[in-house]
Amino acid sequence: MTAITDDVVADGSTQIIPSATPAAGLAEIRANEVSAWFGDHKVLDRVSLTMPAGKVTSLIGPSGCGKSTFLRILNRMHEMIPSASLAGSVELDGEDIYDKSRKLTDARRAIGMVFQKPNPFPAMSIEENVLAGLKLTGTRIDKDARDELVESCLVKGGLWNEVKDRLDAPGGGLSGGQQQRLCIARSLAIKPRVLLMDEPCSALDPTSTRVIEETMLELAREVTIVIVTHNMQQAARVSSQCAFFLAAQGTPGVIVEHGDTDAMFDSPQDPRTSDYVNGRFG
Ligand SMILES: Nc1ncnc2c1ncn2[C@@H]1O[C@H](COP(=O)(O)OP(=O)(O)OP(=O)(O)O)[C@@H](O)[C@H]1O
Repeated sequence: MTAITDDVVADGSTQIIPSATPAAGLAEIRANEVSAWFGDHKVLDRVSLTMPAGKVTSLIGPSGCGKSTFLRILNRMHEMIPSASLAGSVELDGEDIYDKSRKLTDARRAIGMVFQKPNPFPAMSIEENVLAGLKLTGTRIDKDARDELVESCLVKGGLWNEVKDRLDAPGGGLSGGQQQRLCIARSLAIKPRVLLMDEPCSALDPTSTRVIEETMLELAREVTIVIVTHNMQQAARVSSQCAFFLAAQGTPGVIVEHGDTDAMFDSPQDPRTSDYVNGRFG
């Protein structure tokens, strides 16, 4: 299959053109001493974590310990909340995404997000949904490349076989699990280097959950994945790396322990990790 690359056209927008070069390489994302506040309320304290390229990293921990806040900091969504502030840095392959010379949209483009509740544009067709991110980023694409992109994203999203004969049907007519896979396909269309997923299966039945998990494992070959999950079995099934967040009563969230998922589950170093992964609290 032909790879797709961006090119800046005369009017300043970008155009997607076929190219012989491979898709963007796998990227590591690293948080350095990240702290976060909502107003005066500090919710994360100097959290550092390296999320390796081409792997799935799970963020686990009880409700309210700052996992979603941390995830939103990784693609500069935290700063959209009026009372929110942060300290520390986030590097994508060594480049600080918060560097003042960098545009917010660059981070969003490189680091996609899939939310807890599937949020396709319900009245748009399946095809239009996949291409929606390109429109928002002012990306032009010719018909052949567009068809190819729609198919490849739906294949990667694990949805192609179910929708290939009805690409014109509204996205809102799909089941919850299919809608979530459509959202994954939509995220992939702008070729992110990292995909953040905030409890992507919590609104889905076990069968749909299993399909999304299989999709994640496939996707990790070409995009670094960071997932927030409350489901320990899911963390064990999909991730090779894991970070356990905890906020003790009245204190901001920290990472208690992180590392290989197998090691975290089989022989945790900290008794709090052991209690959490064995379901003794949270
Ligand atoms: N928009 C916001 N305004 C003010 N406080 C917020 C906001 N979002 C989150 N918080 C607070 O920040 C803290 C961390 O919340 P966050 O949602 O990041 O935790 P979490 O670990 O993802 O929780 P859950 O697992 O329940 O989703 C909590 O105390 C929460 O009340």
